[in-house]
Amino acid sequence: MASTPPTTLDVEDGCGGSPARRAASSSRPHVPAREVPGRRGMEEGKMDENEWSYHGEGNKSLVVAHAQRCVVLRFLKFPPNKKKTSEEILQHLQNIVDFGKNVMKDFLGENYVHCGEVVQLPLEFVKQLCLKIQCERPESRCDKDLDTFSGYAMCLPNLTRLQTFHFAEHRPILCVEIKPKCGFIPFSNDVTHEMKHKVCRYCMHQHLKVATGKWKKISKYCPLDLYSGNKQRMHFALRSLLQETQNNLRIFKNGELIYGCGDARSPVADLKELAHHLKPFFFPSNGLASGPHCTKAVIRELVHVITRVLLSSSEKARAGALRLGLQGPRVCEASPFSRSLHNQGKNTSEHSGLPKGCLLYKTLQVQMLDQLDIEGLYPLYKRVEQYLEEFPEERKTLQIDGPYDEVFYQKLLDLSTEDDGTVAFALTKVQQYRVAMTAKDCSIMIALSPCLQGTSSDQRPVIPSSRSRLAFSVSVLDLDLKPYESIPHQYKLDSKIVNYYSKTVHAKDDTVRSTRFKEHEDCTLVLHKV
Ligand SMILES: O=P(O)(O)O[C@@H]1[C@@H](OP(=O)(O)O)[C@H](OP(=O)(O)O)[C@H](O)[C@H](OP(=O)(O)O)[C@H]1OP(=O)(O)O
Ligand SMILES: Nc1ncnc2c1ncn2[C@@H]1O[C@H](COP(=O)(O)OP(=O)(O)OP(=O)(O)O)[C@@H](O)[C@H]1O
Repeated sequence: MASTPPTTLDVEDGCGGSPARRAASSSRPHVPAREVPGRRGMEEGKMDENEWSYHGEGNKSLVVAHAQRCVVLRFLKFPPNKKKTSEEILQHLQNIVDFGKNVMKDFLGENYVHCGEVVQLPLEFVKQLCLKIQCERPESRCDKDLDTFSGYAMCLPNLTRLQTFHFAEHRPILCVEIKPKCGFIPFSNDVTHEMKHKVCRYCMHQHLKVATGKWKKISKYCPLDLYSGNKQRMHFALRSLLQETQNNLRIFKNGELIYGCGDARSPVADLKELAHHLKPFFFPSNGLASGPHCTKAVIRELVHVITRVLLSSSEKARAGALRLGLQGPRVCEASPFSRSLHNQGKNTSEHSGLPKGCLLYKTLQVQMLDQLDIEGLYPLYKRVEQYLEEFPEERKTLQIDGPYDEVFYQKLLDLSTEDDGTVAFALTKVQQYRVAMTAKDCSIMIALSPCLQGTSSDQRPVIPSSRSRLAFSVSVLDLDLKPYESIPHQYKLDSKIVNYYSKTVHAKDDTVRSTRFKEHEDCTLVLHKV
């Protein structure tokens, strides 16, 4: 086992006091508010599935939230025919926690990363919970089953609520979840497809996703706009996410999903409904005003506030362990925003750059650990594979499946790209690539709550809005290190995405220009000075 054993059912929590006392004084898990450190008493027979509700899920895990307390349980999911042993699941979860603590906290900053801890739950509780939530699961996610066999899960703070008290706050809380994806265009000399130096992966992938039926419409969102640090471009990116959320944007109010996709293809609400939800946060007159003008004003305010939060730096944020200069183009040729500027003869390379302490900057730095691109990385992966075929017992020494400890972290800091032909060099690049891929697939949670008039903000940072000051918190989630085994899949997918884009889309560029977006209609709005 890499580190601390999981919390068992009758243990002390992180707030001191003996287990016996805790058990006597409370029948519920006692969870510290900001982080979920140490141990909690998830006591045998005291876990009630009725206190937990379905919260959301991705491809690999499912999350349930506690009704009163600001905590969630995150369970792993597996295809029905790919069950793992309890020991494997425990190890996997412990690896996730270790990776967060030893790697991502250092790269992204202590304040942004919540590692949680592994907990052991009564099997009966997990089975009942699984039955209870099954009907709420989106059909598109039911190809995988919740792990009800091991009894292990992760306990994390509920990031859709501000983390200040043990119990849910009574103030309204708005939370915006963004999955920004890869924010740079590959700069590696190993890239063979010229298109990859011009158009970002997200924009190219959109076409394949629509062609395969994953999404109905191509999004105007381009990650390079969001990561640009340029307010206009960021506003455009956020507006595009609001128009076509796909799995890149979700909005929660008081912990409940109010906007974005619960299911792959059924959006929860429209913009008008969203504006109605947002009025108490952003609009003057106690949210009583209405009409199209009001909807626009409220959405604009949301976009502006989120941009400001994304550009804010935590006071405690250190510069970060990585110092990777942004190389390659700053603008994606497929972004409707840059196309629009280009068509108007304006400079498309304009960017303001991100402040170094902000989470977007730090996430981008970690993403850029992918220095070689999958095309340059794949031969190095093959080198490691060949070595492992010859010396399979070395897999452990090479830390392919963990432990993700300080030694693992230190090796990631070697940014040299000079290949000396060794397995050591190949391994370092492979591990860096896995970390970069993790950062390309993580999500950012922004929680906002109005400050009560005349009160301090509980030491939380505050952002002004038209209606009141908003206390906010920013966190990252889904920092599970991508598996070594996924590299061949990445290699094939990359080529499929580029080939599809090049052959189908770029060849018909003129048609695409007119169908993908009506540039002048759709972009003029955001070109006003802000
Ligand atoms: O490859 P991508 O870019 O499509 O990313 C996958 C995501 O698809 P997206 O494009 O964001 O809709 C995909 O998201 P969805 O399941 O489509 O919501 C997963 O996040 C997947 O990660 P993992 O295999 O579950 O660890 C992601 O796979 P990784 O490439 O991050 O391994
Ligand atoms: N700590 C948390 N607090 C609140 N909500 C959370 C938390 N962790 C996850 N969620 C919610 O659950 C959803 C699924 O979680 P997560 O992204 O970790 O799943 P995943 O299966 O690992 O994702 P992927 O599809 O990227 O592999 C998230 O999109 C988010 O809405």
